[in-house]
Amino acid sequence: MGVDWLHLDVMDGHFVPNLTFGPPIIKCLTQRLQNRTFIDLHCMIQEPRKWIKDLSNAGGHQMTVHYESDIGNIEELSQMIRNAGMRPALALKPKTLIDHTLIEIFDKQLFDMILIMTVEPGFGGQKFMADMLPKVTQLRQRYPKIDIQLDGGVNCDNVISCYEAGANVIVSGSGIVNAKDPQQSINYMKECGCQHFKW
Ligand SMILES: O=C(CO)[C@@H](O)[C@H](O)COP(=O)(O)O
Ligand SMILES: [Fe+2]
Repeated sequence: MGVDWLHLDVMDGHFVPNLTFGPPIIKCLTQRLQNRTFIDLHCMIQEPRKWIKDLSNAGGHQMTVHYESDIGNIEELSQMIRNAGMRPALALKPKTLIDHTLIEIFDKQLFDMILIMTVEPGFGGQKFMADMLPKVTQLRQRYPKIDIQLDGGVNCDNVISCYEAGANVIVSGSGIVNAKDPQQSINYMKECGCQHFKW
């Protein structure tokens, strides 16, 4: 279908009230894809450290951990993910504000991508929270080069606002699978990225 990244929501039933899949299922998928697609693991799990090795062995290229989970020493965590051969990324739930601690973390370039959640994590099919966009603009102004991903409720109607705010990576689940023509929606969202990401 021409997607650039495959965003996989790993949920543990503790960090979020939902349970999806873990390394064995991811491995089945990545073996079929034969390294042709970037595997982006959005880890909504309470203890991300426990899973780094297994997720890397399962074929993950990027591991996004939540700031609100049991991250421990964040420099060490980022390094552990890099040492396992994956890009480290940090996700923020909607209520998490960008404070001095987070700015210090991002200034140190510990993470290659910041994920700004535009829904409460746990379920697909929720409504996009447009009030998260100022966070994106704030980050983009300070960090022109980092990847900024938006996840939750992104669809063809709001995707331009995501790129204009400064996101350069978007995740869309129901926006694609519920569309009349999923392929056309993918094409449109990709084209909008080329035209409207202005930073
Ligand atoms: O991580 C999450 C939700 O927790 C997201 O990745 C959603 O699952 C994306 O689905 P839509 O909101 O686009 O339907
Ligand atoms: Fe996600």
